Amino acid sequence: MRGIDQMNTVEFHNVTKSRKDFSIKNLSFTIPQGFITGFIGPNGSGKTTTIQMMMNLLHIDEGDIRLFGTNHKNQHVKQKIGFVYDDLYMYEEFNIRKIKSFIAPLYETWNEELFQKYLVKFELPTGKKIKKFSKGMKMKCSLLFALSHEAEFIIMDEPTSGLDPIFRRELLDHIQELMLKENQTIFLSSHITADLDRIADYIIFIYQGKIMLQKSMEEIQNLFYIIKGKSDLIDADTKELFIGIKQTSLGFEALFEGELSLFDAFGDEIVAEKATLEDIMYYMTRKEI
Ligand SMILES: Nc1ncnc2c1ncn2[C@@H]1O[C@H](COP(=O)(O)OP(=O)(O)OP(=O)(O)O)[C@@H](O)[C@H]1O
Repeated sequence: MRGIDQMNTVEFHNVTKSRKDFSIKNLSFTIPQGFITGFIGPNGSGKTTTIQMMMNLLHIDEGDIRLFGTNHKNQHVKQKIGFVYDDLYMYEEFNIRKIKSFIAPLYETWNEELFQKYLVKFELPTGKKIKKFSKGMKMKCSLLFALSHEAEFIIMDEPTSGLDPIFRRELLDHIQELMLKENQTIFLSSHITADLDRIADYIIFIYQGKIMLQKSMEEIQNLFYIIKGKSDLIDADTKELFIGIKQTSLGFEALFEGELSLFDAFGDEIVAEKATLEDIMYYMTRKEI
């Protein structure tokens, strides 16, 4: 768990941004240093927009973004960030050797030893053109460069989407190992919540440009439950207890946040299971109950 003196790598304070048909109002959250923070939300919730604002690729209307304790527009902090993505369109005609020849000099912190280490670990060919790489290889290639300039903060936008389950797992293992060995801060956006159930320490959940939840995985695992029971248990009072309810052929299923002892009086009439991130996302964004 975080200590009192824990640093935040990123802080958003009341950030506001209007796009054509979409707006973010008073967005505030923190990314703690030295952990994996998962950023979840359905399609179009504002994940990429948030990352673009963080990277100063998109202008903010109001508010303040702090990176490593300074303003996010500070060019120097860019050196500490590794942005990992699978679209290496600028480099399609190049191979890894060529990319390195112009990326390495851009970074004061370039570490050739690390580059060689991860090149072997990720089993990437140095002479093959990037356009001949698979999606997973492109993702690994992007991660290779981020690690080689000793990025202290790695941002990954949907790193596992479109990867087969084996490759996905392998990539997640690499990410987890990095966090443990190199004490890196990792921010990983995904709508594949099962990946984050496995590796995230903290979760930030965004929906329609608003933060719905920011908690440690430990808190989430101790606080959120799926409650199942017969439909006749649901009345105006019990309905109030739940975040979202679904009727099934067997009865009801609902998301509950809080102390399970509240249901002691129901005995065997209800069943409680720990909720997954997918359950939480599903019930928190459900329109009707
Ligand atoms: N360049 C743009 N100009 C105007 N609106 C945009 C632009 N890019 C995205 N949007 C809008 O901003 C909203 C949020 O999109 P964003 O890409 O941030 O969501 P996301 O959570 O990353 O979604 P996904 O999981 O589908 O990638 C969407 O309604 C989208 O239509």
